Amino acid sequence: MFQRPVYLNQLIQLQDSDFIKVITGVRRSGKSVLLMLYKEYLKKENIAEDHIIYMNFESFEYQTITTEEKFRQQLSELIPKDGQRIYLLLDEIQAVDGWQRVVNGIRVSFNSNIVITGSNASMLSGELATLLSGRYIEIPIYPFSFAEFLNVKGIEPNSRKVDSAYNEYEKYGGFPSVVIAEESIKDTILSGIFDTIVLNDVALRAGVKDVVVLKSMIRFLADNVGQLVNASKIVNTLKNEGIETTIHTVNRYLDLLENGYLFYRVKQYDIRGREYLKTNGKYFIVDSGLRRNAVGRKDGNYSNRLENIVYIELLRRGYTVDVGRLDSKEIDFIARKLDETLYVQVAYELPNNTHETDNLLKIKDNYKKIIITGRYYEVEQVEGIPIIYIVDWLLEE
Ligand SMILES: Nc1ncnc2c1ncn2[C@@H]1O[C@H](COP(=O)(O)OP(=O)(O)OP(=O)(O)O)[C@@H](O)[C@H]1O
Repeated sequence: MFQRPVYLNQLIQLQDSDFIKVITGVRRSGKSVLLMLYKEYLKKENIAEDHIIYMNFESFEYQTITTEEKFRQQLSELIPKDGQRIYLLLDEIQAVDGWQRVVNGIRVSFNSNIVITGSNASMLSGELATLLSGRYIEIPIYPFSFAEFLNVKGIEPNSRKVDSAYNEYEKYGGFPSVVIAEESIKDTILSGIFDTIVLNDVALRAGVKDVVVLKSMIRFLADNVGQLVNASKIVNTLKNEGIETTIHTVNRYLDLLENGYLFYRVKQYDIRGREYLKTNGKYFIVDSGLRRNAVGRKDGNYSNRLENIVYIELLRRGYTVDVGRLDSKEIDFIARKLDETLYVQVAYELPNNTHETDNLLKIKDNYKKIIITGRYYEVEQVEGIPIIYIVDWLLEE
């Protein structure tokens, strides 16, 4: 297994805090493996084995624990009562009804470090989740970044192979099991991941019997990543394909797709008015391999795909990201983290006119502004704005 220091270090840094750590992310992104890596770390730190309680609710051993009572009983048998800190690692906890009450009870009653995983945001909303509100820290995880991808492939960041590695990353994405697979089976693995999310997580939850609308909607969103989209536009597009649906249904599915961390909705922020616009948002998909899979393996618009990769990488780096508006101009991303703000424009090619720089130069504040390009240019800056080739940007520390 490949170490994922970015995430493992977060777990280690937080391990003395009382907050419950919740590892969230799309299916197959590596949540269970991260939990196992943390368990190995604890063992190396000489934490007594009986004080590390690991339960995977998808495993044969714990599959029958689906109720609060059974879960509580099992835990009371496993927890040593010597007052020493216990490390409770709970994988796919959402399988247990009422788990929030039990986990909160442990948090209150025992000297404990609790780490849980889940692949659906709904586990953190709803009535019971209020028991945990303000008492947990989310550690969002994503498929491999490009830097992780190179590491897994054993490619040095300054080697000649980096550009072709980027092409592969762009095509098949960063799901760990896809990255390590032979090329001939990558598409099959991606289809499997796609079906798990769509059929099990979304369709089953929503009670969708006919998945035609859902699948067509996903195809539309994947084909239009980075474009302004709203529910009525989706309804009309599907209608043109002969598929009838309603705004209500589309909105419900959009929520489910976001809850499953498959798509992210990005709101538009009016920089001058300092407010969010209540208009259309843009959708981005969690992984470029899944995008290609969802649209029937067509390539689609390169600039939008590039924007998608930048967006997910900004999330990975811990930014909150909006699309910016300044009068009639658009700023691709406003990325914020604590007191830092970064304005990002993404362009496949540097145009001869100064369109990309114009938009950024209109923003009259001193925060950092960059242009990320899909092609390599010798120029380092235009009108004081750094021009950074996507591959270099993805590999920045
Ligand atoms: N760090 C890693 N190194 C190598 N392979 C990995 C790593 N993380 C994940 N994988 C591969 O990806 C697969 C999926 O990982 P994992 O089961 O941890 O994902 P998950 O997010 O828990 O998935 P789900 O939500 O569907 O349960 C693993 O079976 C493994 O093959």
